[in-house]
Amino acid sequence: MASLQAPMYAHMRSGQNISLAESVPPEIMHMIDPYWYQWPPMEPMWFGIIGFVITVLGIMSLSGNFIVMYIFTSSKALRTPSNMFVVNLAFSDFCMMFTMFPPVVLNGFYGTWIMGPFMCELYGLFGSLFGCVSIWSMTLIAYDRYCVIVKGMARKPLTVTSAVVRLLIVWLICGIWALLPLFGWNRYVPEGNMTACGTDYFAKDWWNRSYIIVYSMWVYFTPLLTIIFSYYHIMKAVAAHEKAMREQAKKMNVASLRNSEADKSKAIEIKLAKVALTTIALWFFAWTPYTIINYSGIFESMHLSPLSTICGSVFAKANAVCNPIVYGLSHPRYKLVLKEKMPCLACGKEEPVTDSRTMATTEISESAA
Ligand SMILES: CC1=C(/C=C/C(C)=C/C=C\C(C)=C\C=O)C(C)(C)CCC1
Repeated sequence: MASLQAPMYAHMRSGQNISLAESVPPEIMHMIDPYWYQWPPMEPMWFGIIGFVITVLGIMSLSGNFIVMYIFTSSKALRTPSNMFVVNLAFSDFCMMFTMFPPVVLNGFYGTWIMGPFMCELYGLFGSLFGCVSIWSMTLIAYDRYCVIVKGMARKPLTVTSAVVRLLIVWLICGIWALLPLFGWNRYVPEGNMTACGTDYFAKDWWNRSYIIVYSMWVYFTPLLTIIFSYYHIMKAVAAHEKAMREQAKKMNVASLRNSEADKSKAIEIKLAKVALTTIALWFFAWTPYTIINYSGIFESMHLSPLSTICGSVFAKANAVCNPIVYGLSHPRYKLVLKEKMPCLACGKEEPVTDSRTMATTEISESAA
């Protein structure tokens, strides 16, 4: 690690005209891609802005995900096999911010990566691991909802054992993928303004390029297709169910099958649509810029600036803030328990947990949350 003197921003260190790449301490110089030599060090103001943004995101994510874990594990009603995926997502997002935000702030304070090569590799490994586990937790949640809503009674119910097995498989595979750059398939190197580390997307040989392509198949395209598949069928099933209800009511010559049921089902449908769209959109929004950066690097299709790359990396981390809000706060029972245990944090309209409709609908409303 570089000696911890008072922060010296790169361009102040050795006079003028040094590049961004030359701003890093000598022990990590070998990890810097020649691409970064064409850039001057970033304006100190940007380190302050990025540090402030990541601190706000970090505090929100750590507290939000801690509350989600606490609420979901402390309430018996919420300790279901399906909710293990939600807790796992919160845990992974918590770890993501716990390991990512202090280094970005510390290195930002010094204006470059001061934590040495090993910590850079560890930082990249954690970013990759928790990013991967979060994405796959969301995929498991989406697929579980698909099973509950679309397959309904025909499905094999999710047990604690099968939930644990799925989660262990996800952690194992993501762990292997995150470790591979440490064993020579690509590598973790400083990126952007040199205050974060990620995969070496400027590597020119196909051995290293192939890691990003194959890894993105596992960590981006497969979850994306699974989520789209799941929610497409969920929306179709809900729409078909509502249509059948309306037709049945028409046959019986009543406005609706049961008083206020139409309203309830509409609310559930809208809620499902909102949760589905929000989940997919947030996942997309957060990781797509970082994926584009990685692809632009390997295919040399875009001139990546230090600012755009560090923003892409921070934006991906921002996903760890959104998930507790989307998955946690839209859960009717979660809201009730939150109101009971932390009344000052409870917000939004209270929703009935047990409704007067069929069991299947109850499952829909629970799964939607
Ligand atoms: C997780 C995704 C990808 C890979 C990300 C990696 C290798 C991240 C490493 C480090 C950090 C710190 C990231 C910070 O945000 C792809 C390959 C880019 C595809 C999308 C998902």
